[in-house]
Amino acid sequence: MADANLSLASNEGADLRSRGTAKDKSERAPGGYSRHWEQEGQPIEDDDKARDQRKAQYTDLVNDYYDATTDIYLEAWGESFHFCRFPRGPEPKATAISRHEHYIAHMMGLQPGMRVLDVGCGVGGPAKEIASYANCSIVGLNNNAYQVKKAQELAKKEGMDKSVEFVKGDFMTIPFPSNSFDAVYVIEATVHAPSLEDVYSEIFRVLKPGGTFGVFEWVMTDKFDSSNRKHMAIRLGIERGNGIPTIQTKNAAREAMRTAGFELTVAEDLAERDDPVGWWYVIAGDVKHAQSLQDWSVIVRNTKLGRVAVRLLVRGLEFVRYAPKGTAKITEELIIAGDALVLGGTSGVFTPMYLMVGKKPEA
Ligand SMILES: CC(C)=CCC[C@@H](C)[C@H]1CC[C@H]2C3=C(CC[C@]12C)[C@@]1(C)CC[C@H](O)C[C@@H]1CC3
Repeated sequence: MADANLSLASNEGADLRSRGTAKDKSERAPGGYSRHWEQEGQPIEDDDKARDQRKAQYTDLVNDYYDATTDIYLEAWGESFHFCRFPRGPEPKATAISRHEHYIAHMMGLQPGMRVLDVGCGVGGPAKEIASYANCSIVGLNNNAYQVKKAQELAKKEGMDKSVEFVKGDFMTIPFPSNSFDAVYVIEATVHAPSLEDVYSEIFRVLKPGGTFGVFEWVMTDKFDSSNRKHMAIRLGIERGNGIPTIQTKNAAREAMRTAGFELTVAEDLAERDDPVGWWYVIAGDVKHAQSLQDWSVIVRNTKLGRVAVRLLVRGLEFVRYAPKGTAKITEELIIAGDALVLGGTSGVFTPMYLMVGKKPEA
């Protein structure tokens, strides 16, 4: 977690000492996350039994992951925990991230005054941006208590707490009545669910008839071949590094939308557009595209040399007890995430931006 202090820019200003206490984070130790993937220090076999076990334990898996990584994400990535396209070539990541948020709002036809639900809202970056862009009011739902608290604090500090609010709850049993939202969106969050059919069905339930659902889903593409060991290793690396029980294929995600009852109006992998810079370039440590100081600070630490420096620094800070126990371990998990995501992107077997828009029928 101490890689935070490598930051050249003072973007989110998170300091190790000011980070959430164990109490905020349900008394979980950061290193605890790896227990979902290892037994006696050895990786658990990648089979159906292990996947079923992770699905059954999705609440702990996801909470262990975000308790340990939220401050790192905030400091290194900003308040919007997702990827984006770079359709204009190199440009500041922050600009491209906002455009990605505007795009889903545009594709869903969000209108002023609508009541919108953001499922898996992180610390609220996208909700604040979309509420300002589309002039609607947004409720963010998240099952991680620490992220909800952060989201509430940040929205208040930025004077946005009139148009956005954040609620703790499980997206598998959404704590709102049926037919209560004009629109619902998900940005890279339902991949944490044990079943896409079930989470999309819950979203269908809370949408008003005629309402719209939009999602940027993490999926394995048509290039993914489950008999290819390299592809399987990429999928497992992405799952492990990102707190995911199991990643579905693009076809399964589309089918899940239909099974839930949606009329699918858009289904497109935005990573297939001919963009000059790939969505993964930042975590690939590709410094030649860096545009802003904030870009530099995250890209540099993802270079080969940057990773060595991060590892050494984190271990040192944990050794002198400046960083909490387990910080070095979660840093290794994030390195797994970065490597696997870059391989997923460059090989084309994975996308974090499968855009689907569906309508709940009027009748
Ligand atoms: C987990 C899901 C569903 C969404 C989060 C997407 C991204 C915001 C993260 C995925 C991998 C993360 C990594 C980092 C920041 C946040 C992500 C891009 C780091 C750049 C943070 C700093 C570390 O030193 C390296 C990390 C690599 C992975």
